[in-house]
Amino acid sequence: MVTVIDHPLVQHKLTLLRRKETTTGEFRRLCREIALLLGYEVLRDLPLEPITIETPLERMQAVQVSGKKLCFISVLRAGEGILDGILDLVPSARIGHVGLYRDPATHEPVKYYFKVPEGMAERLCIVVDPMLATGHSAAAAVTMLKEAGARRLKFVCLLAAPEGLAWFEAAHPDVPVFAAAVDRELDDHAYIHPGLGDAGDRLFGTK
Ligand SMILES: O=P(O)(O)OC[C@H]1O[C@H](OP(=O)(O)OP(=O)(O)O)[C@H](O)[C@@H]1O
Ligand SMILES: O=c1cc[nH]c(=O)[nH]1
Ligand SMILES: [Mg+2]
Repeated sequence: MVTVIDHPLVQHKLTLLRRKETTTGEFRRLCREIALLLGYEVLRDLPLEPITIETPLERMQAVQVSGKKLCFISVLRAGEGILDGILDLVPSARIGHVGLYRDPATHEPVKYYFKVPEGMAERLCIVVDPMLATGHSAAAAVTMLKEAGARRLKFVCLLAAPEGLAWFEAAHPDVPVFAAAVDRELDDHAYIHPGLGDAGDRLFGTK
């Protein structure tokens, strides 16, 4: 199931992000800002528990987020562009990394790194990667996380392609996807159109 976050600020910033004139510095800043806005919606249903506190004036029953700390998972490299923004919301969250790159010929993900915190079964895992194209990287990352014990996961991206969403949902029907937009289609190189180009290269200035 995909939820498109159609907040006007998300959509305005996404337009700026897509433009080919947008510089590396601006691209990075916009990713961070959009990630914060997406994160706000994605974490809307975090459970709360009561806590008694004292204000300077009196004792009161307040609330706090309950349960073990959240875990954010960045799918390297481009996930790093989203991680910063969502961390602004929950600075104490635990962080895991899944290193994947797409083989240019087959478009299949190749794994090169995996490191996640302890206690994955008790944590809500928010997996972040700006692009869900064929959906194979997202599905592979979630498979690895489930093998590491994760039970409750959400996937957050900026752009998704319809083909990739179908693939991901078939592989992981229990994992909801949140996106800023669902674009038209993939091209022969499995790039999203109209898209924003190569997210990793635009974030890091590698092309
Ligand atoms: O849905 P898919 O077809 O699998 O494609 C999406 C993947 O491609 C991009 O990463 P890339 O392989 O370019 O690596 P990078 O983040 O290191 O640039 C993107 O960040 C996703 O991880
Ligand atoms: O359009 C795409 C597809 C995969 N990865 C990207 O960075 N962009
Ligand atoms: Mg890339």
